[in-house]
This record gives sequence, structure tokens and C-alpha cells, in this order.
Amino acid sequence: MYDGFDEVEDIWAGLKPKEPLPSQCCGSGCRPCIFDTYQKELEKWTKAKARGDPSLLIGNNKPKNELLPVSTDAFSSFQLQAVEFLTEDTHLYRFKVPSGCGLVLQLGQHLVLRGVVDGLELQRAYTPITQVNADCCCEFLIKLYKDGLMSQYIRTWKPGDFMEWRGPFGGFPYKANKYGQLLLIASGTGIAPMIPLLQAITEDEDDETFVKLVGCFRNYKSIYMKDFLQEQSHFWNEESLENLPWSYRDKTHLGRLDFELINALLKACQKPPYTVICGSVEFNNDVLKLLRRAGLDEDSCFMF
Ligand SMILES: Cc1cc2nc3c(=O)[nH]c(=O)nc-3n(C[C@H](O)[C@H](O)[C@H](O)COP(=O)(O)OP(=O)(O)OC[C@H]3O[C@@H](n4cnc5c(N)ncnc54)[C@H](O)[C@@H]3O)c2cc1C
Repeated sequence: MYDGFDEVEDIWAGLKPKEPLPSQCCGSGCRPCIFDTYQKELEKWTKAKARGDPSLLIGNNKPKNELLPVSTDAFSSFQLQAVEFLTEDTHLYRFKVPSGCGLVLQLGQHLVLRGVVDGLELQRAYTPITQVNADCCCEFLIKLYKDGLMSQYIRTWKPGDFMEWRGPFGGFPYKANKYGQLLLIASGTGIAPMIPLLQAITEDEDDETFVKLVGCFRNYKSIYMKDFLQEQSHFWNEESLENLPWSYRDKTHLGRLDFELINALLKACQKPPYTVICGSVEFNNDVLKLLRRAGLDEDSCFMF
């Protein structure tokens, strides 16, 4: 005898949202995170199944190139306009943001990118290096990792493609002249949130904050945004220290950022500094330990 029960159960099983794997999450503490979204979809599925009404699930999958307002829990499609190759593994990606999408970012805020690799949905955080301007452009500095999952997806991008973003999240609550001096310490793409911060300070004539930027890179070839950094160091209140060639030797230090260098940097600040750190978890923790050893109190430090 035919019993449709199993068939209906199979259909519902096929519609059930799949619990994300830890590797699918960007790990940056977004609210909502990929797991919160899963919980919401699971609740919706449970309700729809109890009522026997699959139409209650509609609205979960938004079309890829639909232009939606940016929000923390709905993805918006940004069109990739151009890719600029900065170093072997790091590129600048310029996106056209849908006009009127209301993408207003505070300094250092990041967005979350959704990608699919081998059928697996991933989410990762990236920090725009530009404030969204009148042309509605948004640029990201992205390092591609050899075995990185999202890196695999990003390698397939071509200008004209649409990518899905949600946010913004996080950020550094900065106000002009709030601090006498900022000491910015970044490693690799950790320089991304520092760029809009530097720009905001130098573009505001009334902002008299002193800024010392310490950019840590593997070697001279892997320094990003050299032109921007050199341009910024011409401002009277900014000074950058990176591995630049001979003409900049006085601002260069070869080797690891150790206690002596941190101490020297703190002493060289014009005013007691507020420190902002951005790099890998290991980098952030190491720098924080050195700063504490050098006497910087906990309230004088912000870590991205
Ligand atoms: C708030 C926030 C903002 C971020 N902003 C940027 C940004 O502007 N630009 C940018 O390029 N990245 C940024 N990241 C890092 C980014 O989200 C991804 O972690 C990175 O692109 C790697 O993703 P993946 O899926 O390719 O690699 P995964 O599959 O997650 O990792 C694969 C392997 O790659 C290596 N790897 C991954 N990430 C790192 C790392 N950060 N340092 C050293 N090794 C690593 C590890 O060996 C790891 O095992 C940000 C992260 C956070 C939390």
C-alpha cells in the first residue's frame, strides 16, 4: 500500500536548514552570526513543518543580484568594478555599492562577505579602507591565503560580478581631539581599519591629534599602500614607521616588534598615547603584553 508519509518527511528533510560548520563562520563575533541565522531559519522550518505549510519558508533565499539595503542580517549585492594587484597575495578590490543603500560606516567597521565553495556557504569579515563616498564606491584590501576557503572563492572574482555583503559591525569609536596622541600598531592587512582613521584625522583641519603609525610587514615588497602612507606622513601630526628603503631608513626597523622598540615608540610620542592595535590574534596579544610591560594602562588601548 502507498503511504505518502515517508515522501512528505523526505521533502521536509530536504528543506531543513543545515547547521553551519565552525569553518563557515568568520569568527569575529558578528550579531547576528551565521549560527544565529541558522537558529532563526531552523525555528522557521520547525514552525512551517508543524503547520504543514512550506510557503512559510519563502524569503530565505534572496536573489544574488537583488539590490537590498545593507543591514546586519540581510545581504546586499555590491558589484565588483576593479581589482588592483598590490603584492603577490594581496589585492585591492573596488566595489560599486548600490546607490541609496544607506551604507554609512563608522571608522574601522567591517562587513561580512558571503561566499560558496564546493557547495559550502562561508562568511568572513573584511574592513573597507575607504569611507563610502559620493560615487558609492567601497574598497577592500584582501590577502589571499593558499589554503584559505574564502580565498578560493575570491580568486574566482571578475569585474562585473556581484558579491554579497552584510553589516556593518565593530569599529573604533573615534571623535576628533578625543585623544592627544594615537599610536596605531598594525600588522599586514590589519592596516585596513587604520586607513579611514588616518584619512578622517588628516581631512579634518580642526583635528589636532598626533598620530604615530607602526606598520609591520614581512619585507619591503609586502608593504601595501606605500603611496598613501608616504603621503600621510607629510602631515605635521602624522608619522609612519615602516620598512622603507634608504631614504626612509631613520623610520625603519628590521626585526620583530620587541619590548625595546615598544618602549622607544612610547617614549617618542609627543603626548601620552592611546594605542590602537590590529593584526592576527597572536600579534594583538603579543603587542598588548609588550605595551602593558612598558607601563601602558588597560584603558589606553583598543584592539580590533
Ligand atoms: C573583524 C575582522 C576584519 C578583517 N578584515 C580583513 C581585511 O580587511 N582584509 C583581509 O585580508 N582579511 C581580513 N580579515 C581576515 C578575514 O576575515 C579571513 O580570516 C581571511 O581572509 C582568511 O579567510 P579564508 O577563508 O581565506 O581562510 P581560512 O579558510 O579561514 O583559513 C585557512 C588558513 O589560512 C591561514 N590564515 C587565515 N587567516 C589568517 C590570518 N588572519 N593570519 C594568518 N594566517 C591566516 C591560516 O593558516 C588558516 O589555517 C578580517 C578578520 C576579522 C575578524
